[in-house]
Amino acid sequence: MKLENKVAVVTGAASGMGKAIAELYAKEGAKVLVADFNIEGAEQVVQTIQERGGEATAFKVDVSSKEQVEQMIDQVISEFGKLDILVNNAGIMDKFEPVADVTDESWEKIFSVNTNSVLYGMRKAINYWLEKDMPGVIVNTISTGGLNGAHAGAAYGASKHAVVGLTKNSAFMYAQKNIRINGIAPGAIQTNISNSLTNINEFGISRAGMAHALTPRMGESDEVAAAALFLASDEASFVNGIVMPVDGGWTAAF
Ligand SMILES: NC(=O)C1=CN([C@@H]2O[C@H](COP(=O)(O)OP(=O)(O)OC[C@H]3O[C@@H](n4cnc5c(N)ncnc54)[C@H](O)[C@@H]3O)[C@@H](O)[C@H]2O)C=CC1
Ligand SMILES: CC(=O)C(C)=O
Repeated sequence: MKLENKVAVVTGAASGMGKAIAELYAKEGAKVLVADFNIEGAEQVVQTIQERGGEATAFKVDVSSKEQVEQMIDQVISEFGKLDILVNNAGIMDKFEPVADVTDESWEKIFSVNTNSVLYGMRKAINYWLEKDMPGVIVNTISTGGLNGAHAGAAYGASKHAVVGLTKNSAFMYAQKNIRINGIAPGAIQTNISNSLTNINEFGISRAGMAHALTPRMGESDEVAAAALFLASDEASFVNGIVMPVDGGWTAAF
């Protein structure tokens, strides 16, 4: 039990990697707030966790709303008595638009869900840990697109690069406060994220597709959850400020 007596929040936990992370954390002993704007999906994850003997509660949140993210942190503390681990995982794809085709509306939407949400959650959780003088762990699901040029469109790549900066800056700033902050950079993972991909930018996908063609294989959500467990556990006590690729060797190529 690597997370015994720990309390975690996982955003975007109704599907894909967030679901796998929430289920694995609960299996390893954590009490988990399963947060997502798909509340029915979140409730199903909670039911699965409870059937396996774990403890979890569903919470409806739109992570692009500062107020709702702050309420989410308040909720986990009132529900389970404290917060130890925050996983900022919820995210959305763009439509592979290169910068010449990015609309203001799409840029703002991608940044509000993929980047601003991470600031809101980190700020609230870190202030709580500082006030209580207690340790804390943050794991941000970023992307190989946060480290490399064109794994999706300009807005998605920029939104994830920004989270790399937020992760590294904050890890160094709070390193002596017993707060660890790391990121995961999944490569191409089999999830539901591409279900909403319609009207894909043809030029954008023709360029990003060349990078995707080098992916050795699609990864599974469980393979990413294993990395999220390591980073959240005490086994990673001296691991702080990294962004760990979990991509089967994809980005070793470039
Ligand atoms: N699937 C992939 O190939 C990769 C995905 N990622 C990142 O991994 C993270 C998880 O994505 P997946 O598991 O692939 O996707 P998914 O689509 O299977 O799951 C994402 C979850 O986030 C939730 N969500 C989306 N917007 C939300 C919002 N505004 N508020 C609350 N919840 C919201 C969705 O309802 C969904 O349950 C994302 O940050 C994504 O950018 C990174 C690298 C590769
Ligand atoms: C969706 C995404 O981040 C990649 C790397 O495919």
